[in-house]
Amino acid sequence: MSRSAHPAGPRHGEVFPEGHYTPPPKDLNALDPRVWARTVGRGGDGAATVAGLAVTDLAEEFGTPAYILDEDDFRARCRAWSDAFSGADVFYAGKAFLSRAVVRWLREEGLNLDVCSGTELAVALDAGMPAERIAFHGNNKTAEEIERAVEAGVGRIVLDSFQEIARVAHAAQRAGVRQRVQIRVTVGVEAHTHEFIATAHEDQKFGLALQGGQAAEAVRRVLNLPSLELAGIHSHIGSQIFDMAGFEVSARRVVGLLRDIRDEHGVELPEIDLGGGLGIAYTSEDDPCEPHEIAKSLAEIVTRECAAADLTVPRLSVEPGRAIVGPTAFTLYTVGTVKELPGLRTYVSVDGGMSDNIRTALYDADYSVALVSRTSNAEPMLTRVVGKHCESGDIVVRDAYLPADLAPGDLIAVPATGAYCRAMASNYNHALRPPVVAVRDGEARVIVRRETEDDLLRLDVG
Ligand SMILES: Cc1ncc(COP(=O)(O)O)c(C=O)c1O
Ligand SMILES: N[C@@H](CCCC[NH3+])C(=O)O
Repeated sequence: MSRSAHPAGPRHGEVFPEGHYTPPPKDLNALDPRVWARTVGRGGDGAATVAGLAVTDLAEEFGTPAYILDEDDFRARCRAWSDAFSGADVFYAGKAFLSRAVVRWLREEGLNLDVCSGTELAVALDAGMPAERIAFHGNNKTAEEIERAVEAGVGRIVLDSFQEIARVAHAAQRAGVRQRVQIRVTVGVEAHTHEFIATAHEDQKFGLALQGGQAAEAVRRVLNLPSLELAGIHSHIGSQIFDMAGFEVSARRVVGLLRDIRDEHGVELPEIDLGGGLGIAYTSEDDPCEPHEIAKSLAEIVTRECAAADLTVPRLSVEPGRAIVGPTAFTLYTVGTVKELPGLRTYVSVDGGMSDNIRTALYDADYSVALVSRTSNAEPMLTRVVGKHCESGDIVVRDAYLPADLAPGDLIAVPATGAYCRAMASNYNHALRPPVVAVRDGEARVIVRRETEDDLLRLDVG
């Protein structure tokens, strides 16, 4: 398994030394299927197509920037996860990207949903996700959010603090129900963007630490509250992870807690959730695991650890977000200016930027990019794809090769933007957040519309 390392090229503000960089790809017109949504290809005129539709037509009809989402790919990934995890439960992590259409697709494909705010919960319920298939997360759920979740009958609330244990118990008591809960524990494994680092102690806001006994104390409190039903233990170690070793440590420690709970309280909890975090390919360098490999590996780890602890194997659940929606979409941009900095590189400015993809600025994330309105046989040109915001860190793709004849008006697209792009989009510089256009079988449909000036002006009630 490989993963994209940042090339030994220039980082922020550094001057690029000519010739000391990843060589350009052999074919700039190629659209690597590992990185692009499944139905993406090129038509006879050279323009990229998705679900049988030319991106040039999509740009004309819906404008740019726009997120183009391949519905068949989304559904196929849902099925791949649920098939791989048959006998376990898959909760799609709605934080990656949530809309009514997404909820309908999840429902139809038999997935469950993880939400982490009252508004995500509202979208889920509004689009008809049965409440018992919803898990409610968050490190600071408000009393109102908790009440709403309890009253709606969500299948599980994932408890994240001592205060929350009391709040959920109170809400359940008032509603006259016994609320199923899991306790989110921090297992001492911290996963970063491309690697995981085992930490001696936790220093972050989520969960209750195993080390030092907070998690065990939370279990004691929950077991003593008649309005709560402790269904299991939850652990989420991070995001964009390629190495199963972090999950192995996490599973071992979670099962260790189940063993301690059995020994102290005489109860075997029926569920464990190992969270999400599985990585996807943002560039051709990335080589993520397939769902069936992940499922096999997690099942083996949990079964082995339970056998060692003499425990019945609990029901497993996972919460992939990025791994389902990430690869299914790309962002379509129009090139506005092409500015050559002699001896350095060429800056290609597009009509979006950090307001529709904050991940490059925030995480130094790697992305790829391609010219999609046509093919070109021009020489590769080292570029930096930047947005139109008033910020020099407004970078969409830090280092990318595009053909040297790239010109204003060309369409370029950044693949693998389905997760955490529209979901984290902002109105910086009063940017209007782009639409999400779902494509399937030769048809395109707006599932989240573009914001309008009027939308923003209405918010400004000054
Ligand atoms: C509790 C929890 N579950 C699931 C996810 C989804 O993560 P990913 O989209 O990386 O699969 C997250 C986000 O990292 C999370 O915090
Ligand atoms: N938003 C992050 C990941 C955090 C996921 C939620 N805990 C990303 O874009 O990679």
